This record gives sequence, structure tokens and C-alpha cells, in this order.
Amino acid sequence: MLPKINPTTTEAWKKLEDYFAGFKSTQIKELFADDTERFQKYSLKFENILVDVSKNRVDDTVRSLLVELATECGLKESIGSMFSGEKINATENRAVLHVALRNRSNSPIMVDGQDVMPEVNAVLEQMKTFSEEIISGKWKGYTGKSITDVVNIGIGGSDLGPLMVTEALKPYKNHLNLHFVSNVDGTHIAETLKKVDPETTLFIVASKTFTTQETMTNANSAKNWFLDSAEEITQVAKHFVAVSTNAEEVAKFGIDTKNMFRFWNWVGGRYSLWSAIGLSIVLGIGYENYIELLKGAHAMDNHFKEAPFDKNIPVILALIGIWYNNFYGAESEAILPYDQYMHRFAAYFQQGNMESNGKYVDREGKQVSYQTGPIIWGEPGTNGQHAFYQLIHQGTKLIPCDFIAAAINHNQVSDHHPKLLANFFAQTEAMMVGKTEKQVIEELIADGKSEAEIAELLPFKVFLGNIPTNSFLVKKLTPRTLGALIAMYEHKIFVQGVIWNIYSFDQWGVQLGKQLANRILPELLSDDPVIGHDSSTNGLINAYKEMR
Ligand SMILES: O=P(O)(O)OC[C@H]1O[C@H](O)[C@@H](O)[C@@H](O)[C@@H]1O
Repeated sequence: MLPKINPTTTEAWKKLEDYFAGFKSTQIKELFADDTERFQKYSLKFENILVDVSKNRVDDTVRSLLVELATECGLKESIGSMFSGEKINATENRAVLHVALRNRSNSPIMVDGQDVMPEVNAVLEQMKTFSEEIISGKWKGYTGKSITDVVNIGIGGSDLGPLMVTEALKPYKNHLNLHFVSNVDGTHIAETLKKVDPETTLFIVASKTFTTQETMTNANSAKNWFLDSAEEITQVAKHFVAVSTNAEEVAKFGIDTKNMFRFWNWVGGRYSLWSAIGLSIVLGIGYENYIELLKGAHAMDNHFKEAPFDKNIPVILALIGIWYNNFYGAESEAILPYDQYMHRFAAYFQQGNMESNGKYVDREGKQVSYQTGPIIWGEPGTNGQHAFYQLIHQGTKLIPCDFIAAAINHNQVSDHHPKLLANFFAQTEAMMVGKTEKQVIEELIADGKSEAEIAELLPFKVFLGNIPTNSFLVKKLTPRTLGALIAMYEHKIFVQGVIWNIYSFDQWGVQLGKQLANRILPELLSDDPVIGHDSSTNGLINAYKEMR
């Protein structure tokens, strides 16, 4: 089980507070000036991934105190608890074993006295056989034609993971066209159905619970659309498969459970791309590439389990995040991939982080007295540079940023890649060093400005710098590398949750939305005026009824 330690009561926290008082205005560029070896000391290597954390407001004392904090908060034991299948998701009484799904060394992992690996491997085998039939064209639709299009219907973790990965690994894609429908807004399914043909389309209904309103509504609409052409209910079996933990609901929907790919309640929704929820990934890039993704994640799992904390990439990232979140008062973190294929990566980890660590109640059931999960956001570079970087450079908020790029681009188009990377390196450097008054004056003189003009413009052109960044430089964005990167961020979230003394694997906040919408829906369907809510909600609902 996870320990219940309030981090602010630890010795390390107090030492960090004391140290922070004297350290807080230290400039990162001073740390570099003081230590020519800083890059070597503060960068870590994992396979083909270079993680440079040197451009942070962290010195040796901060790093070792943060490691002490992790130790005092029982991180080592907590990692052991997760990997050994203990029910660390205590509010749902479940183990947390996405690591078992990618446990390519196959060592036994026990839940309730039973090794889960044989079942994990059996589902992988089922995914392999099925995907080979679809990809090779052997699997025929109801008129005898092969499948050309796959529509994944799911939301949250049952959508974002497969969507993000299939976009990131597009260079590995086969001939199948992938589509993702998540929003209950009828536009999403309607626009998708315009692009596909019922004779050649496979629908994957992906839902852990198989009760999620959005997914079931979209799945029913897809089924009705299909039956408009197919007419025979038995033909649904050739065009609809399910991925779920809930066999009973799958059968009720009309999908034969032999066309169901199962997973288990010890897989959290936002950690489920490694489970059968990854079926659309397997269909899109083939089984072998999917296994490479799992292998990359497994290698990162082993690193996380074994590396000492001061050399442990997810641990170091988590601790640096805590330093800004809890000591500097930073409220958000930006994830900025300089890779167009990774354009959904920030959105994916927005769910990963914010659903996991957006909690104000600690593991004792008490309200915390300190900050927990940060706001996560981001867009691919260089687009972000022309949109929101202004606020990062010269706004009033501290925004630590993660920069991610590959040395080798999948598309070698003239000099695009050096230009992209020049922006990457320039931005991390500029964020750290800023621009001094002296530099601005020199620039303005060179531009031929008068003394009066210089005096007027000067304050607006100064950049304070000292904005922290982590840089992730990978050799090439392969399935294995992507697997490792995803697992790295997952474990960062885990470490932070352990230290903040919260439960990272439930999501009661999301359930509220589900309940409230179910209460209001019948009111929208009747013609009676609504009076049971506050006057704003009544007013809005009644206005809607008049407008429609
Ligand atoms: O797969 P399901 O059961 O349809 O849930 C979809 C999503 O629902 C909620 O938003 C949360 O619980 C998410 O974690 C989950 O991914």
C-alpha cells in the first residue's frame, strides 16, 4: 500500500523551504557560469533519448534535498507496491498495472494471487490474429469486400491514447484509414460517416465501462447508419468489435463477445493504450510496431524501477516539477514537441496529468494544505512560438517548459529540419538567458535609433529570462522511442502523486459530469418549463427550449 505521509511534514521539505529562501532569485545562467560541467552533470541518457535538465533553477543541494524528499515520502516502497500488483488505487480497491501490459520479460505479476501475464499475452495474441486478418484483407465485410477504414469510437483514455500514438507514428502507417470519433456532438460522427463506406468499414467500440454516454450514443448511431445499408442484424458481427472490461454490456449492445477484446479493471482509462484499447494502433501500424512501442515502455519501466533516484529520469522530472509547483508557485507546465507528428502529445498528457493529480484530498481523506497537480498545456513548436510564447517570455507567470525534438526527421524536406531545430535550441537558450538592457541598447544603436527613442523602447525589449526548460532530444521518433517517452511521463505523474500524498488513479471528478448530464437530459426532452435549478440554469434551459 502507499504510505500516507504529508510531504510538508518531512525533514526534507523543511530543508527545501529554508534553502529556497536564499536560492529563489538565483539565475540559471549563473549556475552555468559557476560550473563548466553543468550540462554533463545535469543530463541523463536513456537509449536514444537525451534528457537535459541543466536549464533549471536547480543546484546540487536542491537536487539532493529533492531526492531526500522522495525517499522520506516512501517512493521506493511505492514503486515496489505498484509493480507488484498491490491495490494502490485504494478508493476503487484496484491494482494499477499498466506496466503488466507491456511486461515483455513476462515475469509473473500477481493480482489476488493470480499471475496476470497469461491473460495479457492471450489478448495480445487475439489482437495479433485479428489485425493480420484485417490488414491482409482476409477479413471480409458483409458484401465480401476487404476493410479499408477503421473508426475508433471512444472518449478520454479510450480515444486520446490511440489517437495520439497513431498520429505520432504516422510514418509507420499501413493502407488502412483510421478515424476517431469521441465527441457526443453529432457533428463528429456525421462528418466521419461521410468519409466511409459501410461495406468496407470496421467500427471499434472502445470503452472500459461500456456505459459512457458519449461512446454509447456514437456507437448506436454508427450501428443504425450501418444497418441502413446492411439490413441484416447478423452482419453487425463483421463490422463491429468491442474493447471493454464489461462483457455483459457488450453483449447487450449486440456485439458478439467473441468479437470482444478484453482488459481488466487494474488498467486505468488514461493508461490504457497498452491494453486492447490499443487495437486501433495495432491495425494502423501493425502488430510488430505495436510490440516495439510496448518494448520501449517496458525498458523505461525497468529504468524507473532500478535506477537510483538521482539518475532516474521520471523521478528527476517529477522532483523538478514539484520544486516549481510547490516552492516557486508555478501553476502550469507546457509540453512543446518540435515534431508535427506529436501534435496530440500535450493533449494526451493533459488528461494523463490533470485527471491523475487533480486532487485536493490526500490519502488520509483530508484536504491538502499545499498545491497538487499542475495545469498541463501545449502545442507543437514552432506554431506555439507565434501564438503563446510571448506570455512565456515576457508575461507575469512562471511556466516551466518541456521541449521535445528528434534529431532525424521522418521527412527530409530541404532545410526544414535544421530550421525547426534551430528554433528549438534558440528558444530554450533565450528562455534561460533572456536579453539584458545592455544587449537591447546595442541592438537599438545598431538600428540607428536616437537616444530618446532608445530610452523609450528599452523597457519593452528587455527579457528577464531564467525560464526553466527540460530538453528531450531523441534520435528518431520510432515506436520504441515513443513508448519510452510515454512511460517516462506516466511515471513522472506517479512519483508526483506519491509525494503529494494523493490517489492518482481514480477520477471521481469526472463522474460528477456524467451524473449531472443524466439528470438534465430528460428535462431537455420534455416541453414543460424547468424550475428545479438555480435561476441561471433554469433560465438557460428554458431559453434553449424556446430557441430550438
Ligand atoms: O473507457 P470508458 O469507460 O468509456 O471511459 C472513458 C473515460 O471516462 C472518463 O472521462 C474517465 O474515467 C476517463 O479516465 C475515461 O478514459
